[in-house]
Amino acid sequence: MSGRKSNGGRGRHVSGSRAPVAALAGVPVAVGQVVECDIIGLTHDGEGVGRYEGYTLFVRGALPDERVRAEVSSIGKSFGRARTVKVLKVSSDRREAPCPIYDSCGGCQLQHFDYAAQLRWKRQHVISSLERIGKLKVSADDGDGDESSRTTEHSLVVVHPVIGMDKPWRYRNKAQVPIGSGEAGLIGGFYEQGSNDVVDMDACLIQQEENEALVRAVKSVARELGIPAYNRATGRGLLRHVVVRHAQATGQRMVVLVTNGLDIPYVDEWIGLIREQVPGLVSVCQNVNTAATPVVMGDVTRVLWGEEVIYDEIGDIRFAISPRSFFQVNPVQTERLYRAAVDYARLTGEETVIDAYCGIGTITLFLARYARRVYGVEIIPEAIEDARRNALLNDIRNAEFEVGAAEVVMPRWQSKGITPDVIVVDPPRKGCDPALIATMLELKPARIVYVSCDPSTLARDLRLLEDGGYRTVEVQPVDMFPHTGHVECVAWLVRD
Ligand SMILES: C[S@@+](CC[C@H](N)C(=O)[O-])C[C@H]1O[C@@H](n2cnc3c(N)ncnc32)[C@H](O)[C@@H]1O
Repeated sequence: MSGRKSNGGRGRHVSGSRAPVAALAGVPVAVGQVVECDIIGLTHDGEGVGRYEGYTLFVRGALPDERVRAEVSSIGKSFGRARTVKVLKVSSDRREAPCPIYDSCGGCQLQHFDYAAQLRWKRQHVISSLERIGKLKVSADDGDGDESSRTTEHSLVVVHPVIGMDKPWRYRNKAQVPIGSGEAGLIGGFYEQGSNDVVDMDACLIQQEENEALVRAVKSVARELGIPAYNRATGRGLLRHVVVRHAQATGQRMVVLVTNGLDIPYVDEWIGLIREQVPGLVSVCQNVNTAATPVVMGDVTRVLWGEEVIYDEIGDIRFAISPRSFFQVNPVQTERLYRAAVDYARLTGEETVIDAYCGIGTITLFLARYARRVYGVEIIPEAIEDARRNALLNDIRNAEFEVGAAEVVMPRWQSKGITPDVIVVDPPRKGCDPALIATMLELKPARIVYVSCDPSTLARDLRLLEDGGYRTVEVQPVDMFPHTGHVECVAWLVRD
């Protein structure tokens, strides 16, 4: 053991007879070295933030306020990564992770963190992103839900407590399972941490049980028929992913076989055997993906048996969902998220509303009930087909949809004289395209509602909107993904 002593946040070296030689100049640790350090925070990926000799280490499995012994796994100039070997001082928020494969699977990051503490941490993460990246002044409200505190007239952004789940398990309605080969043949489960190796898995505590049964059936039939698993190194083999969806409100299930080529041997036997084992199955589809990229789905999709969509409901609206369309994965929290978005839109029935990044028209159709006219734009053609079908299905006649990039379609609408009172955006993690923000600023809607799955890009875009004449009034975080580091937000902006 080295002669260095524990010194507050400076940490302590504990492995070897001498301090290892740093592999990088100026970096006080080397890969494989075991050190002790205090954990002072948590990253958005759920790693503990530790300091060792002034150097930042992101420590997997460590929680704030803990002191841990950790083995360094990688180093860089400004930070390194380590994994907890032993917790020396245990946080009162530490819990036993109930999932038996939690340590090797990368799907969840926070199962060892008390759920109420997860919600507090997620809110703090939103606040610090807004302050640090968005340069916004934040007031964390006390969460009493008092309407009188909902004024648009003071300059602090109110960040409400995160809306959490009463039962934060078994919530996911969709599973995307990578397929590989093991000793016993075809396997499917998850990628091992930091690698492309597939680890077999039959149970996941955040997945709805209906999905698990379907994946098990597909895998066992594929094994029985000798279907070859895709090999990511050679690009050979057939079955790449199994994607399953369960519509919670209707019980309908869909399976999509993602294959490395169009021909599937014994396809009728395969479908017949799966159907025998899975009663609620209404759709078996194939998606062809021959690209050597990690992207799950390719461009060609066809129905092998049954329906081309399954139907689910959020609130009192029914949605048709096709294989490649985006549909929120946590049905309980989705309704809460959409209600917050509709609430912030403050509609009286007279407004024109644009819903950019509308997917299959979920938020659009929620808004349509309270607006004069709504326009939805989305880049995936099948999603817009679903959106149009969904408007008819729910007898909603004041909604129009267009396929295309929002940043291209919105200026076209602008030139046609469409002037929205409210714009709702719900972009992917990378946030809004700068051209879209510029168009929003030119269109000058009275209110903007920004639904976001990434607090960093949300904060960046809020700064652009604030600089363009908008003021962020409130942010409502919603826990769509319990036990992971993710948090969804709905932000409400008014024109100053
Ligand atoms: C986070 S999802 C939101 C979908 C929908 N609002 C919902 O809640 O189901 C983002 C959507 O944006 C779409 N998208 C991505 N880039 C886009 C772009 N440049 N223009 C329009 N839509 C885009 C994606 O296909 C996806 O459906």
